[in-house]
Amino acid sequence: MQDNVRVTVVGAGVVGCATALQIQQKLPNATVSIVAAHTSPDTTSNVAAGMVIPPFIPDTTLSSQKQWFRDTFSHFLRLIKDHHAGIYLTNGYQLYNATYNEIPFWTADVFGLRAVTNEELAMFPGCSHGFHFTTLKCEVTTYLAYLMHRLTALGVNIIEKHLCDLFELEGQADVIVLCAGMGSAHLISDPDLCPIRGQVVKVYAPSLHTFVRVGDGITYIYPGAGGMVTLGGIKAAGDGDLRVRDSETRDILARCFTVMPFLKNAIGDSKNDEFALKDERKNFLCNSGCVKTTWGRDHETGWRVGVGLRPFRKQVRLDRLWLRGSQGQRMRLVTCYGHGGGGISLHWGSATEAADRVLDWIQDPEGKGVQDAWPANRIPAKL
Ligand SMILES: Cc1cc2nc3c(=O)[nH]c(=O)nc-3n(C[C@H](O)[C@H](O)[C@H](O)COP(=O)(O)OP(=O)(O)OC[C@H]3O[C@@H](n4cnc5c(N)ncnc54)[C@H](O)[C@@H]3O)c2cc1C
Ligand SMILES: O=C([O-])CC(=O)C(=O)O
Repeated sequence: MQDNVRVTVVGAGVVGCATALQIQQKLPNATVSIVAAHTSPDTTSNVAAGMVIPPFIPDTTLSSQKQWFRDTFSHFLRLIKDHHAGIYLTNGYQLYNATYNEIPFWTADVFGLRAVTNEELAMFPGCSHGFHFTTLKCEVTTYLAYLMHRLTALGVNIIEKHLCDLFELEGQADVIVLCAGMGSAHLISDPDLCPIRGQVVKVYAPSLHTFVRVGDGITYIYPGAGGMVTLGGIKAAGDGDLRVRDSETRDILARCFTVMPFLKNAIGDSKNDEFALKDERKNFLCNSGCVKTTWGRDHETGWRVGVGLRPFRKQVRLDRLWLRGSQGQRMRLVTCYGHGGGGISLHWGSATEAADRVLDWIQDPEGKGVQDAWPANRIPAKL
């Protein structure tokens, strides 16, 4: 196949935008487009806290996770000098309140990691040990605007369209790259993709500059741009409900105030939440099952509350596949989805690999030995 191929990326969250950008950079003669049901600020990526601290993904090789994390970290480091990219250095505490002896894989790459002192621990009731370090924070809505600006500057066409079936793209693309996060469940047969529901509360606390994360992110306090702080978290596996739950807001606040009692005094007037005023969103879940984020307001405090579904797979699906149709037709496919709670921290590295899978299709268009995949709910009975 020539390098002037037509490549369509499905999805405009961080994974889709980064993948499209890297494909266009590696293949300047290709015609790259993005088709997405929703673009920023309505993707799951927009609700993410945006901390560059990845969870461990059980069946994805550790070497891949380390590589994707390092690539993403280096990519973000290059962007901190660019005020329009929404990337900042941030420092704070990873704390534990139970016996925990494992050292997370990402500790090798963040800056200035050291054990916390007893004086520091005294600030955080219930925590017994942990680390202090510097990592990066991504303001995802700003970062997605930056990526989309770069994409359009390179000539990538971004089309807002909800697909019910990937075969709607038949004849329009030589290679399709599926980066639809949790929406992939409606497009490709995949029993292993499962939502992990998350809910976060946004408060205005401009005097707070240090982040705190407890355990595997069960409770977190992440200061961001404009004095806004993200409080979390909720990690409910198998729960696909996008409605805001007041009970969970109360639970998040109670846990954050327990870990960091002085947070209560740091929170300012929510009227200063300029982002909220600009970014208010109604509860939304398309009839066709296409996943969007939800923004609401807490009834008691007026604070902004966001809900999103992490697209979890034990193994990120990064594959080169034939997508088979019911009439015997087939399309060349690359998949890159299933990053769970680590999509911001890993996206750039996994997008590099997804772009390489597209190059594999160009070098080997016949794809003998490449495995088959099927549209959602359409696996032939004989398989
Ligand atoms: C509360 C919360 C906090 C989080 N915090 C962090 C964090 O601090 N750090 C971190 O690394 N990760 C975090 N995550 C995880 C992160 O948000 C995800 O891993 C990441 O956003 C996944 O990105 P994505 O591009 O794969 O999917 P998405 O952002 O969901 O994008 C999917 C795209 O596909 C499109 N699409 C879907 N279905 C269709 C269809 N049928 N037709 C056309 N287009 C379609 C969508 O419209 C969208 O454009 C958090 C997640 C949540 C919910
Ligand atoms: O765990 C964290 O620190 C934040 C996060 O990624 C999430 O809520 O998914």
